[in-house]
Amino acid sequence: MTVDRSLKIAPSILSADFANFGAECRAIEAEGCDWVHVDVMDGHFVPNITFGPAMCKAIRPHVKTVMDVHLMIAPADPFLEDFAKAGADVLTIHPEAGPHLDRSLRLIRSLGCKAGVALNPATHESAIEHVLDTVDLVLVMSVNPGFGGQSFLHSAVEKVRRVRQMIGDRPIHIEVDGGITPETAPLVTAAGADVLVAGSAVFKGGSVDNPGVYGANMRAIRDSVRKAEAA
Ligand SMILES: O=C(CO)[C@@H](O)[C@H](O)COP(=O)(O)O
Ligand SMILES: [Co+2]
Repeated sequence: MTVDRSLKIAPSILSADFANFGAECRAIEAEGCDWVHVDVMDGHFVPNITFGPAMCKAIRPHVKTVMDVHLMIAPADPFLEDFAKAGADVLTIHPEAGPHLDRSLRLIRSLGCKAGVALNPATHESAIEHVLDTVDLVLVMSVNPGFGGQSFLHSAVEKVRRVRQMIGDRPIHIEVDGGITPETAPLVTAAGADVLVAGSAVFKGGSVDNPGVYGANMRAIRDSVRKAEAA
């Protein structure tokens, strides 16, 4: 099995207009995003509350591409089936959600979804070494989870490099999430990331009435990565 390691941009709808999610998803797709990233927060695992499976189900008809659901909830197991039924393509959990990471990842796959595992800035990659044959995606957090619009933590760059080395030939995506901009994107793609989550950097300055800004913001990220690769 192989994995498509080409650059993919996954706008986080945490930075979209909460009163207009369907139209926002259609707009970012029309403007060329690759995946749509959905941040689920429970006010317990992280200090913020967003939305649950019902919202994912509501936006599913508006998302033609991959619906990438980032579960910042603990426990996660009791809700995995609901998110799968809501139409998630990728379900990413944090090891701290417990109690048994490998069991949760197998459950995600058995529900027909790709299984992702996320590393908080303070979580060492050794926490996921034992599940590398059971994951389809490793998400390296480059901010402490909970909010959009935070500054990129540069320690993520070396962590991406180490994760890239650790996964070897396995068909696993490396996603980076938090503080991605045209300035930080080339740092993590050079280290081995292929999926870039970007919330504020994609949605800033635009709206469903002015969606061209979303396209321009995504192009700025892609161009910056391309330019760095060519240098
Ligand atoms: O998971 C999270 C935050 O916990 C992210 O997906 C953010 O929503 C990314 O937002 P920006 O840092 O790109 O604004
Ligand atoms: Co996220």
